[in-house]
Amino acid sequence: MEIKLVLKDLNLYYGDFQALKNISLEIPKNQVTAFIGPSGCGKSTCLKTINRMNDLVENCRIEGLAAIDGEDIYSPQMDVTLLRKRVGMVFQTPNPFPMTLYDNIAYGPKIHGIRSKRQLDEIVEQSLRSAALWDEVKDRLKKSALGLSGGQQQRLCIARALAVEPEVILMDEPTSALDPISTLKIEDLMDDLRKKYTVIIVTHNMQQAARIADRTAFFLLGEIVEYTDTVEMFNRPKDERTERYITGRFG
Ligand SMILES: Nc1ncnc2c1ncn2[C@@H]1O[C@H](COP(=O)(O)OP(=O)(O)OP(=O)(O)O)[C@@H](O)[C@H]1O
Repeated sequence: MEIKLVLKDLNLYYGDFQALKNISLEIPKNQVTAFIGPSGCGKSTCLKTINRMNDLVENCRIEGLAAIDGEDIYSPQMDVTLLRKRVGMVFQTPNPFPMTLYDNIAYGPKIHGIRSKRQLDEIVEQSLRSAALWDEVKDRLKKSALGLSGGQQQRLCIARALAVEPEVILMDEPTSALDPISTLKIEDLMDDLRKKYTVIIVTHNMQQAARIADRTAFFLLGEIVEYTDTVEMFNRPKDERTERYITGRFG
């Protein structure tokens, strides 16, 4: 099993408040890893350390190591634009750009220097196919993305993330704003995505973690209580706090 991402003794502070405490995680390549835990326990914060989204937050301070393929993510030599190309992100609320479907997807590749119409056409089709959206939208590529349903918009955002050929995809509660059918479509996608990408998903939905994740990390108050194979975690949790949480007896 090849390790894609390593977090080691990671501490993160927002001003005086410590949001992550001594996080150590090794995340395997080509697997889906879920972060679960109660609200406010640091899941999103931890996710964002991986593509340095916290750089934008004033007063945010990080200690410890975060590495991708052995490269220190916080090293001064790290090119953050390139890092964000390698580590894509999909957010809780679908956020397509107010432009056509085609332009939403071609935007990233264009920024990274691809100009050929034929090549862009190919990327758009391929990305939409990978996000299981092509058949639904192939006749309306030149229409505004804002006319899509919420579930379609979220798959468009996934296609947009895939278009720049990332290695890792971070998903922060990607289905929480969607209806059950759209949610299932995105869950179905996971199986395909893990073949090419390393996926980390934050979810409040434990059934979702159980359905789609190879490994699961349980966060509580900024710490990782347990991190193991998903089947193992849901069947034989080692820590009493994990058991209380997954059986809904928390608090
Ligand atoms: N920009 C910020 N400035 C200050 N505190 C923050 C900031 N972002 C998050 N926090 C705090 O850090 C803690 C962890 O938040 P985080 O969003 O990582 O939790 P979470 O587990 O993802 O929660 P949820 O499941 O509700 O999204 C919370 O106490 C939150 O209030």
